[in-house]
Amino acid sequence: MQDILKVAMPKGRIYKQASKLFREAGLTIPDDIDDSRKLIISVPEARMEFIMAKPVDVPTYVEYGVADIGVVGKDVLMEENRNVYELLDLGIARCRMSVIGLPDWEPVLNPRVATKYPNVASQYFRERGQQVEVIKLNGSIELAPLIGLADRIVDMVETGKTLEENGLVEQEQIFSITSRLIANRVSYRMKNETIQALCDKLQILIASTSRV
Ligand SMILES: Nc1ncnc2c1ncn2[C@@H]1O[C@H](COP(=O)(O)OP(=O)(O)OP(=O)(O)O)[C@@H](O)[C@H]1O
Ligand SMILES: O=P(O)(O)OC[C@H]1O[C@H](OP(=O)(O)OP(=O)(O)O)[C@H](O)[C@@H]1O
Repeated sequence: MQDILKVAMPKGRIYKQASKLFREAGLTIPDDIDDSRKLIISVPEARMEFIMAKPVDVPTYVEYGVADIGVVGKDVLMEENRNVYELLDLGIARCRMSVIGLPDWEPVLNPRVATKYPNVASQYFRERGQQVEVIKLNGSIELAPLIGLADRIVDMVETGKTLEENGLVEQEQIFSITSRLIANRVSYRMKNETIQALCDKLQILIASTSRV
């Protein structure tokens, strides 16, 4: 008898791409869950249970083992630094983490840097020997340099539309981002066959569509 796999799925922009990928890999995920407000969705035919989580919380559910596996952006993995296995690069929700500022930005002593990713930002500037004051925000990060809260920001860039519309420029690229499949360390051992079978299906699909 195959194990039931508990999967932490991020609500929001990754979800549609992740569920599409899972369906293409042959998993029976009904269409009507895409617009549902249900938070726990059981799919007995696929022997899966989906836990619909806020993206930043996915590694927490997986580390604590309430989800066996999860889908999460590399940005969140780097920021949260949770004790989980990173199994697969799914090649979806592609973007990059960058340092951004106004075009006429000039270096100042101990600049303020606003970001949703304080750990990533602190580490980046520390490794470069630059002392900065990091200010944590939760969204609309691009506002910070426009209204004088911060000298620069560390945030995600995909198309560059947000930067362009707000007169900001990308100054340094920190790393590129895609979504990853992660696993709880104990689940990976206890449900190895099931998790590995899913990984294999996804890997073949990803290789054939060269998403990575
Ligand atoms: N502009 C973007 N383009 C592509 N991928 C993105 C973009 N912004 C974020 N992502 C990826 O999608 C993930 C989830 O982003 P989303 O905006 O749904 O999360 P969130 O803002 O944390 O969630 P919520 O809206 O629930 O607060 C990010 O962690 C990142 O990996
Ligand atoms: O380069 P682009 O294609 O414009 O995408 C980048 C924007 O997308 C994300 O914001 P999101 O839409 O998640 O909103 P937020 O400001 O609430 O984080 C990110 O924080 C940027 O602001």
